[in-house]
Amino acid sequence: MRSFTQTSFLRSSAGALRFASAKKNPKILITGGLGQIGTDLSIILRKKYGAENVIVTDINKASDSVLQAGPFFHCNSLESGRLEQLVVDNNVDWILHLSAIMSVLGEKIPHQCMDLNIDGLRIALEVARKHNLRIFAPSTMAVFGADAGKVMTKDDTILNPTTIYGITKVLLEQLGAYYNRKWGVDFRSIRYPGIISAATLPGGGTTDYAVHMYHYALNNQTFNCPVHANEPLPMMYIDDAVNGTVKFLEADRSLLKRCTYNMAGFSFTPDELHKSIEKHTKLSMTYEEGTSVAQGIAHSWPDSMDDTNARNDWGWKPEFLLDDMTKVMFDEIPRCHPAVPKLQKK
Ligand SMILES: NC(=O)c1ccc[n+]([C@@H]2O[C@H](COP(=O)([O-])OP(=O)(O)OC[C@H]3O[C@@H](n4cnc5c(N)ncnc54)[C@H](O)[C@@H]3O)[C@@H](O)[C@H]2O)c1
Ligand SMILES: C[C@@H](O)[C@H](N)C(=O)O
Repeated sequence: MRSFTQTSFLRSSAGALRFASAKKNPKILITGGLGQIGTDLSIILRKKYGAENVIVTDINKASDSVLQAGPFFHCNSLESGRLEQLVVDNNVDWILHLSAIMSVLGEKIPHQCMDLNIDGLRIALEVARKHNLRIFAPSTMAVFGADAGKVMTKDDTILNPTTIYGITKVLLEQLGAYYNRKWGVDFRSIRYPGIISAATLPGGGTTDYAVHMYHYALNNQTFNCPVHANEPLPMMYIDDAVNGTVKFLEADRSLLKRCTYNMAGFSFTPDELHKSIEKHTKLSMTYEEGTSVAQGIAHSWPDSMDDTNARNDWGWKPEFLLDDMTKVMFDEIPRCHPAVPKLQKK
């Protein structure tokens, strides 16, 4: 286990060196920690740093198993006083600010999306600035619009998203970089592709269809896909996402040449995922007619992303490809959700 022993310094815009942390293990607070990424990220962080050092917070109520796994506090990301109190009371070093409303849900409730994704971020950044914390807040491939370049979209390109979600995430990247330049805040962000995991159901995104396809296959139900059969999107299995995120969080700041990095796994279309699933079991599928909200969004996003900078600067390297992920998802979904039937082989 790698320990958090380095004494690191942050340079503010005024040139002063500020002491960041010299503790053995960082004390970490996660907002939106009951969501898809927080659920798996908190498990791996607790294994590395100790359960008591990872504080999960969310606006939702925690289940008994979450309460048994380690510290949990109710926290609405829009209540600045609450977040700051938790940071002070628990001597927090890093905030992982995960609470957000994603693409499809954002188009349904754009004002709530702006409130949470913009005001929640601003509050978290201010707490990080005031208390000299490292702050990680994820971005997404949704920052790209159709003019960003479809294939192997680079870190530095045109950012003209069409969704309110993407617009709030461009702001996140820019505001975080501003806090870093102006006040030396150790802001870090990753542009994730669609994340696929078994432990939770995804919440309101364009890429959710992929997780649902596995559940429908196991439940022997017909899936009506909102995204066209041949629409490719960048995706990543959760183990790669959380392992890469931890590597990025632990990277010495001097290695990072930017605040925000593309992080890519592999790309597939619904039809390719269908074929991967059908190597194991039957899945009956139909496709929504016309252009659904999810299809419109998917078509505006890249087909693939270039993550050369993440690979070169802090050693990012994914391990899972499509068929590896399919195999693991079929084991993991029934394990995490006992009500879902185990795989019925063809
Ligand atoms: N999952 C993906 O495919 C993906 C891809 C790219 C980027 N991201 C980003 O990663 C982060 C985490 O994503 P996720 O998939 O875990 O999201 P999620 O929707 O699964 O979870 C979000 C969590 O935030 C909580 N929440 C909602 N409103 C809140 C509030 N006011 N205060 C506190 N908590 C609140 C929800 O209860 C939920 O547990 C988000 O910033 C998202 O934009 C996710
Ligand atoms: C890509 C991502 O940010 C999210 N899964 C969405 O589809 O909205």
